[in-house]
Amino acid sequence: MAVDTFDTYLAEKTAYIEGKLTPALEREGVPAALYESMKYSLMAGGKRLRPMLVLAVLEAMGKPIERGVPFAVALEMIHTYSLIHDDLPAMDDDDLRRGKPTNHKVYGEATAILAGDALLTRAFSHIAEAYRGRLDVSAHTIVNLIAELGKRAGATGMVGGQMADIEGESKSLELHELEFIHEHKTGDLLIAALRGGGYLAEASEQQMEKLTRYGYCIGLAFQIQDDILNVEGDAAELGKAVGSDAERQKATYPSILGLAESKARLDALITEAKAALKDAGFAHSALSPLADYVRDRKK
Ligand SMILES: CC(C)=CCC/C(C)=C/COP(=O)(O)OP(=O)(O)O
Ligand SMILES: C=C(C)CCOP(=O)(O)OP(=O)(O)O
Repeated sequence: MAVDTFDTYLAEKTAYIEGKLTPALEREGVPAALYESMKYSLMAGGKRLRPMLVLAVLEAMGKPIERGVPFAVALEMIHTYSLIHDDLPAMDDDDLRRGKPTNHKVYGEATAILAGDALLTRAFSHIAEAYRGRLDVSAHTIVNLIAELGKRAGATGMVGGQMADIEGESKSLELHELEFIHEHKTGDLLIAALRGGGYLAEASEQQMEKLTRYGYCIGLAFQIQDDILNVEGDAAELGKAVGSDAERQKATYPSILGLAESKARLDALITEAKAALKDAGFAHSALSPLADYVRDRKK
């Protein structure tokens, strides 16, 4: 896919996904401040990469992307909850996210915690409600989606990675310890997106395995680029602070390997991700430029 075509692809898919987010929130019976706080962060922008991966897998397998929407929306809800909580004073204590004041800065800490809790819970009920009774998605697939998301977002996945990240602060970490953090804190939700797309598209075992490998590689790559951008990115473009990792003396790829070596590792991971795609027969899908996008992104 040519670069300008891919830019159009990204813009179209982002707009498509954004249109599906607010309608998936419950409104009736929800305290107004809680609803506003949930919507504020969900609609604050963001690359929408995780939903995009779900749709790209369906597309790669010639299935209607509409089938992936509830799962894609649920992923973005979980991702958004994780960012709200990550920004709290008890965690990274950040003031800016997606170019806007962080949730707790606007709504206060208690509401921000509850908005995160409610987005996480809604993600699961939305999957169950939106897919229930559909003829094109079996009950078996719905159970697989819920299990996948629970495993990758929870203690064995993103939450566990975040815990390891917090425990690793101000310590000098070995590379394998840093990789554990990145794999789980960031990689697992990307893997969930790809595997969820795979379940919905009825991918074979072999394709699931390759999608998982692709997700592992772009997940690590994504976080390496995040670490690099924290060193040499532009805060205005990123919509969040730069230099904060060094300030907190956080172990990162650049701090352990240096910038040049980190970039070489990033390139190697993108090459490996593309090899996995080729093996699965998805080399010509949008998943290929999406891997480049993970490496080349500036925000
Ligand atoms: C359960 C929770 C709270 C999970 C948080 C997961 C996550 C990927 C946070 C952002 O990481 P980061 O701090 O490296 O990135 P950023 O620079 O965007 O804050
Ligand atoms: C996993 C990390 C590094 C947190 C930020 O994720 P994104 O960079 O995908 O955030 P948005 O585009 O959704 O804001």
